[in-house]
Amino acid sequence: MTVDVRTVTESEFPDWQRALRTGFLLPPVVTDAEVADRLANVDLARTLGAFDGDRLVATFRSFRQEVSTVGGGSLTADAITQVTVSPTHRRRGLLSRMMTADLAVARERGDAIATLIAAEYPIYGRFGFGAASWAAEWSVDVRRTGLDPRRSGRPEDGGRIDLSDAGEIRKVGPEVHRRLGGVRAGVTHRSPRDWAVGTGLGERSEPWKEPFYALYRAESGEVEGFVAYTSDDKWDDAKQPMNTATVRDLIAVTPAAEHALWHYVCSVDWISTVRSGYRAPDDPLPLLLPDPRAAKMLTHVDMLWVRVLDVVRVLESRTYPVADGLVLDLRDGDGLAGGRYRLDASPDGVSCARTTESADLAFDIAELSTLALGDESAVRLCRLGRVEELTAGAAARADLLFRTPLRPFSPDIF
Ligand SMILES: CC(=O)SCCNC(=O)CCNC(=O)[C@H](O)C(C)(C)COP(=O)(O)OP(=O)(O)OC[C@H]1O[C@@H](n2cnc3c(N)ncnc32)[C@H](O)[C@@H]1OP(=O)(O)O
Repeated sequence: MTVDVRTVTESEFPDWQRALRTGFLLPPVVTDAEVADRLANVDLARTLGAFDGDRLVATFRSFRQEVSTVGGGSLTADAITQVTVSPTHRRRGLLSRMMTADLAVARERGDAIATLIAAEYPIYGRFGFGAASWAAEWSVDVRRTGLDPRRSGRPEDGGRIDLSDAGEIRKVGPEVHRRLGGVRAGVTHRSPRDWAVGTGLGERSEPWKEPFYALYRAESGEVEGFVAYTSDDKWDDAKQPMNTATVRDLIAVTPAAEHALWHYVCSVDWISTVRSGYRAPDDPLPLLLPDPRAAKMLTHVDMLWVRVLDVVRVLESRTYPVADGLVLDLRDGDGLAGGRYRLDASPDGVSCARTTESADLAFDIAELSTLALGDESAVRLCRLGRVEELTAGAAARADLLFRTPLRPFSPDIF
């Protein structure tokens, strides 16, 4: 029997939820309340399933997302999530069919990119996705930081740290998060539902642990950052406090806020270890500590994957620090965005259009995804054989054009 790939109906949605949980190795049970809550927040026209007879054997969903680009602009993305194929039906092309269908519709709709967070690195490169940002996580040995705990909560710049709560974070957080997109590229927007779920509201299958919240206010009174962290209430046999604070969310839009919030969370009595949660790999955390070796890197991993669907929009939506022109020859096995493009960029503006001129660089569309938000080096990709340099020196010129002082990063997983 052939397997059908199509959108799911409301009555099929409980099965879709169970199939999703099975694919993610979570207990395959959902309550009616959870189904109703999820249903209210998905677009069924963008929710795909694969059906073997009346058995739902694969799930795939997409939604509209805004992603910050270099210079503070934004790109509309086809955000892909909840991709599973039943263990009985894997490696038979079902993901390929769902992905091909979704990307074609996204291209048609005019989305500039598709985005996702990959469960495993090898899955999505074949569909033209490239790792556009990376994440790091640190474990901080609080007793070795050298930070002065007497300054915690009383920043030296006239700002202040105040304890807060979920209600206040839902009010002030969205504006702080919105400003983050002006600081780094690759920030994916948070919807009102993301704020609700991220602060403990809504139906959930796993138990919720209420975090502690703190805000940083500049001397002017403006909120420039906040942190949410939990603690595990651990003591050793000698009655020494051995708590680990786990940072769930730390958004700071000024260096002062970043400094003050890390100082605060790394100076709370009873906390001996701080786990930073996922941060940009160039997060200043280690260097904010008088002894940076107190911060041990635990994780360095690919985070946001991007698939360029519209080369002109992607390249014209960002800023460039120098003036130069390059011709890029882009291969796209799926026929969505390939071709030869001339990019003319300067700090004053940019234009990008198809051309027949000879190319300076040739590479797969997936490599453009790793370069476009400023994270990767064309020179490095050249040395790996992933970018072909057709004009001597073109890769180094591409780096001067594309790379950014701060690496792209999104604190959000979707
Ligand atoms: C955005 C997200 O939601 S990330 C979450 C992804 N989901 C999971 O990881 C859950 C567990 N895994 C699964 O459900 C499935 O294995 C999926 C979704 C990863 C892949 O679905 P499938 O239908 O098996 O993929 P499909 O048959 O289309 O494979 C296409 C190609 O990718 C390869 N591939 C598929 N999955 C993997 C993998 N996990 N690792 C490496 N290669 C893979 C296949 O071998 C195949 O290669 P080929 O064309 O050279 O033969």
